[in-house]
Amino acid sequence: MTAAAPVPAPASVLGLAPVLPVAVLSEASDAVPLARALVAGGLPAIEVTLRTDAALDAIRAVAAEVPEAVVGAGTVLSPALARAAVRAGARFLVSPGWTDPLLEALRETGLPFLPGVSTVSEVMALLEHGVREMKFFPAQAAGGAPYLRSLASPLPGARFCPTGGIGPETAPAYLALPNVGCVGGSWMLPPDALARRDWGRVAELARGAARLRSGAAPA
Ligand SMILES: O=C(O)C(=O)C[C@H](O)[C@H](O)COP(=O)(O)O
Repeated sequence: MTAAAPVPAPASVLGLAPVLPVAVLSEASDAVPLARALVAGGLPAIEVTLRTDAALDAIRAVAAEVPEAVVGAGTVLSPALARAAVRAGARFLVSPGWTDPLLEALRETGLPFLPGVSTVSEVMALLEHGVREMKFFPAQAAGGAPYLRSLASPLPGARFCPTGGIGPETAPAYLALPNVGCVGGSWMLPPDALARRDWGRVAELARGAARLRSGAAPA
């Protein structure tokens, strides 16, 4: 048997899809059907948060079994977690914030990554480090779309994936901004649907999310 060709890393996280689903999985065995449901609904990029013991196995399973998905790791809080996520097959890395050692480790992976910011000075510091794509977290609590709109003129080099408290009603206002590449959120993965393993419901919610564009009404 010939070894499978390595999957190329995406060039940019913000360019993957307008909506980045954020999955918190307690059972790794849910990862593959969940990823397939999201892909079927039109959302190929999936961030699996490293908040649960099942997360690395979940990433490994999606990377191996759902080639049409682009699976990444979220909640990458340390250099060790960044390296573990790469070993599991993550193709991008996301963190709610950043430190100098974490930034160095994220760069060393060679994968695209989104460090988190919520203040102007954090954005400026990342730009000084040559990082232009960032997660804006926690988006709604930190000021929402009006806050990000205010950053566009003074900091035109920064582009964001706002995440945290966003739903289908609030996503279009972010997607209308020139400095937003995609929005992240878990609204298409409601805990009750996951508990019932209702993948049809997940696919339906993903379909609605995939239709969201700037100014579009929620499906
Ligand atoms: O775990 C992380 O790394 C985080 O930064 C938090 C997540 O991105 C949010 O929990 C997702 O936002 P919700 O759509 O409000 O669920």
